[in-house]
Parts: sequence; structure tokens; C-alpha cells
Amino acid sequence: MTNLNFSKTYKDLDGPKGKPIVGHIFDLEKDRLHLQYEDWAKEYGELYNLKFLNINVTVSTNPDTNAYIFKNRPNKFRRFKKLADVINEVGVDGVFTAEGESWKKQRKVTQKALDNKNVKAFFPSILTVADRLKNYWDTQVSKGDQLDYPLSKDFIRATVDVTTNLAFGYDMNTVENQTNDTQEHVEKIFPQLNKRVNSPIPLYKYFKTAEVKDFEESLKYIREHLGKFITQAEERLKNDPSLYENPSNFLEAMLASQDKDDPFTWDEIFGNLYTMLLAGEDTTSNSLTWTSYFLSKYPEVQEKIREEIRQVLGENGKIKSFEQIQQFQYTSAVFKEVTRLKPVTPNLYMQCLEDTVVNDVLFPKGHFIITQLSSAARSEEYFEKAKEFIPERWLKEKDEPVVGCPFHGHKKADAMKPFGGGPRLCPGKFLAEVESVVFLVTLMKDFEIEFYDKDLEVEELFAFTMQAKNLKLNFKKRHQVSDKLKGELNYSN
Ligand code: HEM
Repeated sequence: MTNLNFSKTYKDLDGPKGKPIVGHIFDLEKDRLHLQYEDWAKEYGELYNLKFLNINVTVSTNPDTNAYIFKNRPNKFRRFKKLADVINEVGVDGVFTAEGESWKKQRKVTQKALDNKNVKAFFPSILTVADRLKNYWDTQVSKGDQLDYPLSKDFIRATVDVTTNLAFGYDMNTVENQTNDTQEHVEKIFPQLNKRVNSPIPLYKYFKTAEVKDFEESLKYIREHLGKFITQAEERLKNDPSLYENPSNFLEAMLASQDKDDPFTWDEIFGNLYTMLLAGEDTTSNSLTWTSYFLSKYPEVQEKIREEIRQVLGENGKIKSFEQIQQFQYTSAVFKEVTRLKPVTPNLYMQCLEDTVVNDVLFPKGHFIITQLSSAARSEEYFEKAKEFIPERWLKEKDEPVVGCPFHGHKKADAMKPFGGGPRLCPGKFLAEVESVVFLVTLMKDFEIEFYDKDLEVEELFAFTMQAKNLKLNFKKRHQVSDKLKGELNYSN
């Protein structure tokens, strides 16, 4: 500590008053944890303390502090050990929970599998999933307007298909085979993880309730199922040794390492397949579901996306090339604004690996810091008209090299970090953005959505990821554009 300069330590920070001995353990509102952290930040400032028995935790909503923490991984900070242990316990022992050298090795292969070049090469498979989605939706609306339609389920299926295709080289096709069980088992994982991470005593280890047993059955199913993918890929490599040099997907790339000095173990391969499935599906599908919330709230945004579709693809055109995705600037801005207002992973859990000074505050080795993301992203401090949904804030002014957000002026566009940051920035960010634009274009081109019940309040439900509770939508074939709108939007069809 001798070389560190600081004027305060975390102990000088304020925070809500906890109960004697237990501290804040019983104060946490598990279903709205991120909102509770945001509320406390309004009262106690951007850095404040909580206590769980004898464990001190600082919550940081400060973008600079958070950026520093993100940037200084894996050397100075790691993810919460308890979080990693709970995730590993269910077998998801991969790049998300790995640390140090093991993380570096796993990150390298993950990042390569998801880099721009690979996503581009994989693009035709995304289009295939989008075509299936369109056909499925056509069938649904051909029966008439679909009231209270479970659109979020379709987004889950589409993102599962994209991820399993890219990562495992397996076409699960859950969009067409609506009966696929895998995703139903996978859906149970995040809510259960949330419960386990937030239980001070791991009762699930000692009392096998029906819920615990059901969850364990799901884990068994997933283990067997993913195991089959590994066996199939091993066969492919045996039959075609050229795949060792040029693996065609993430799973093959991991298996190909068996040939090298530092091979991955079966558990590492399994854990990373599992990680990809979980990390790629829940986050992206929830973000798309939140997008459908804003589209229903603002029908004019649906129209603007349609106008962009017309401009980029022409009348009755289809997405054909990867390059066209870059032209969907407004649609991309819609998605970006959704990730600002509804960041689906609002809390990231960090721990200091050494005594560290961040923004003049000393945090000792082992100290826990929750990097809270939704607070800054929705704060007037960093974004003008912060509470409003304004996709245009992310559009470049014509002929002007505007960087980031024209609305925030002197404020900070990088105060939002829905994909984390630093060396552990989400490696699936690009894939998520590309597939989301493709699915939104598919949705808006031929269909429209509206609230099933305008008076039903849609709530943010925290279940490890942040989900939309009470979102009920009607799903319809696209209406004819009115003459008035045609004039306003310069529609010609
Ligand atoms: C809208 C969609 C998504 C969001 C909002 C999101 C968000 C995040 C966040 C916040 C993190 C933690 C980053 C950090 O600690 O700094 C993360 C990590 C990760 N994400 Fe994503 N993600 C999304 C989609 C995806 C997709 C599509 C994949 C892959 C198919 C993916 C794979 C991963 C992996 C493997 C990690 C762990 C990285 C590491 O620890 O080094 N994510 N994601």
C-alpha cells in the first residue's frame, strides 16, 4: 500500500443503514435489484457501501470508476468469486467465470470465433434463421391477428439457433421445430443462478425441493445434449483432419487444440459451449424483446424502420449482403438506444485482486465492487433527455463527423456500457448487433406490433439478466401505409 496515493478509503463512503449483524441481506429486493441499486445511488451518491454479514460491498454507478475496473482486468480485478463458484457449480465453467491465464487462453479462442470476419462469414446462416422466422410469422398471421402473442419466445428460438449454429456447427432449428426442449431447459438457468447468488446460505444443497430437483433434471439434460455435440464434432475432426488447421466453428476450434501443446480439457470445452449458449441467447433475446416494447410504444419508430428498409432494400427487397447491414443506421440506432435504456445485464460483480486506488478511493485486496450499469445510462448527468427514447441521438449528422451522441453535448456517450468494457468486453457484441438488425428488419418489413393492453405497466424484472415483465403484444400483418404517412415519409408503395 506504500506507493498508493489516496485521500479516502471505501470506509469513508456513505450508504443505506443496514440491520445489526446481517447488514443488508434481508433488505435486497431480488426481483428489482438493479432498480434498488439505482435508487440508493440517488440517495447516497455514485459510490456507496452495503454490508452482508461481515462482507463489505461497494456499489459503483460512476462511469469512470467502472471503466477503470473494466480496463484493469484480469490483473487488478476479477469477477466475484462466489458468482463464479455458483455458475461453475451448474457446469458453466467457461470464459465468463475463468480468471488469469486460464481466462486468456479461453478468451483467445472465443474472441476469434466471434470476430467480425467470422460473423461476416457466418452471415448467410443468420439470414436462413431470419427466413424461417418470417415463414413462421407468416403462418401465424395467416390465421388472423395474433392477440397476446408470445413474440419473446420467437426471439429466444432465433437467437438459440444463431448461437448453436455459429458456436457448435449444429442447426438446431428451434424456430421451425417448435418442440425443441433444449431452450426450455436453458431458460431455467438464469433465474436459478440469481436465486443462488443471492442466497447467503446455499439451502439448495441440503434441501432438494421440487424446484431444485426440476432444475437438476434440466442441468442433466443440457449436459447430455451438449455432450452429443462434442462427440459429433470429434467425429468430424477424425473424418476430416484438415479441420484441425481450419476449424469451421468454435467447438471445432476448441477440439483442434488437442493437437497442440496446451489442449483444452473436456470440461473446459463443455463449459465454454454452455457459456456461449447462455451468454448469446438470453441477453440478445431480452434486448430484442425490450426493442419490441419500444416499437409498440412508438408506432412512428416502426414506420421509420420501414422507411429505412425501403431505402436500403427497395420495394419488396430482401437482405442479401452483409454490407447492407451497415446501411441500416436508424435501425441500429434504435437497438443502441434500447441497450442504453434497458441494459439487460445491469449489474456486473467485481472483486479487487490487490489494494487498488480508483478515483482517489482505496479499495483493499479482496474487496467487492458491484459495477452498476443502468444508473449512469439513464441519468441526466450523462445524457440529455436521459429518460426519453430517442434513437436519433445515435445518428451522425449529415456530413459532420459527429462522434457518439449529438444529444449529449458536453455529456458522456461512453457512460453507457451495456456490453461491459476493457479486455473482457462482451465478445458477442458485434454478432448481437448484426443479428438484431436482421431480425428487426424481418419483423418490421411485413408485420406490426402493438400493446395488447395499453394500461398494463411493463416492469423490469431482475433475474440475473433484466427481463420485461407484463409485456403483452398483439402481432399482425403489416397494415397499409396511410396516404398521410406516405406523404410524410415519402412512401411510394
Ligand atoms: C445484446 C446482447 C448482449 C449483451 C447486452 C451482452 C452483455 C455482456 C456483458 C455486460 C458482459 C460482461 C462484460 C464485462 O465483464 O466487461 C458479457 C460477456 C460475455 N458475453 Fe455478452 N452480451 C450480449 C450478447 C452476447 C452474444 C451474442 C454472445 C456469444 C454468442 C456473448 C458472449 C459473451 C461471453 C463469452 C462473455 C464473457 C467474456 C469474458 O468474460 O471475457 N454475448 N456480455
